[in-house]
Amino acid sequence: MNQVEFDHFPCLLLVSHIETTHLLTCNTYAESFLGLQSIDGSFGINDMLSKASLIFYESYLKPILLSNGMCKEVQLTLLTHTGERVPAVAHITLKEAALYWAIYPAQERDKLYQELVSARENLEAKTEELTRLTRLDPLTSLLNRRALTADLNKIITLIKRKYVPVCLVLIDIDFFKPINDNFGHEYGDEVLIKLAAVLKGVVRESDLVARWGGEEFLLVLYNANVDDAFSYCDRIHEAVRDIDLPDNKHLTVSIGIANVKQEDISDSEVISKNIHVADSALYIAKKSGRNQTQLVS
Ligand SMILES: Nc1nc2c(ncn2[C@@H]2O[C@H](COP(=O)(O)OP(=O)(O)OP(=O)(O)O)[C@@H](O)[C@H]2O)c(=O)[nH]1
Repeated sequence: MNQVEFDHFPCLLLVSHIETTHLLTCNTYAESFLGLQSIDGSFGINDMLSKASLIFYESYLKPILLSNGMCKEVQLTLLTHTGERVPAVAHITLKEAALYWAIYPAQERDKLYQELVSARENLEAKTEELTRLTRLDPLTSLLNRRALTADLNKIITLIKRKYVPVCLVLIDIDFFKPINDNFGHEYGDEVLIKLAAVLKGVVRESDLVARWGGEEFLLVLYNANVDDAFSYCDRIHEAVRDIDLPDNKHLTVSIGIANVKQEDISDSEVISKNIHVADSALYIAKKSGRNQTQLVS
């Protein structure tokens, strides 16, 4: 190949001596990339490779070249004449004592790869956030009905293997309609948010708290028997009293408890049956004058 054709290649083409490492010849692309004025034997491949790439070349590439005569798609870091580090892909062949290098700078490919990696990370974070949001009630940020049911199913599966007492606690605000009617729907929303905070504050990490419906909340108390559930509910009644209403009245709630019994766990309807039990207990609490907890066993 004559010199003119050699210079038309849009990549670094160079020949070096395998032992002395000196550059024997190169095309003009390589000359300008490496900032070479002339090839006088003073420039070696160690001048164009980063420290890490040079170690890689000496300890890994050179032995392969000596045994196989060729290395393909080798990732290296080049040093330009301005000291810039440029990722590159090289193909190298050994012929007699000369190494023939074809090197393609790969900045764009690396940039694209980085962009792809960060786009994927972004997408994963957004998917995670979306999954989280689909589980939450937008007003109170508590679990929504569907998420609680899914989580409760997992708890039931768990306690089928090794029984742990679990109580369902259904909470309903007393006279919420007049609160909305007298102080406005937005004020009603504020009350729901305050009650959600109270419920979150009362339970443990291992418990579940959900907005079950409009002004109805459901707690799943894990590893809690009926006595424990009653003392949780006492704390709820007490904390709810601190939520003042504009007419100098205080908020109150009615509560129904259901205790998930060991003998019922294998029933495929165990969740809906116990929610029904908690609902019946709540109904009794409302009928008995509200602002109280009832249990149907
Ligand atoms: N502000 C607000 N109100 C809601 C929301 N969801 C449901 N409600 C209201 O909750 C009220 C529930 O009223 P009722 O079922 O009559 O119950 P109550 O007035 O609390 O009466 P008792 O439960 O018998 O003590 C209705 O006025 C609904 O409009 C909500 O997201 N925000």
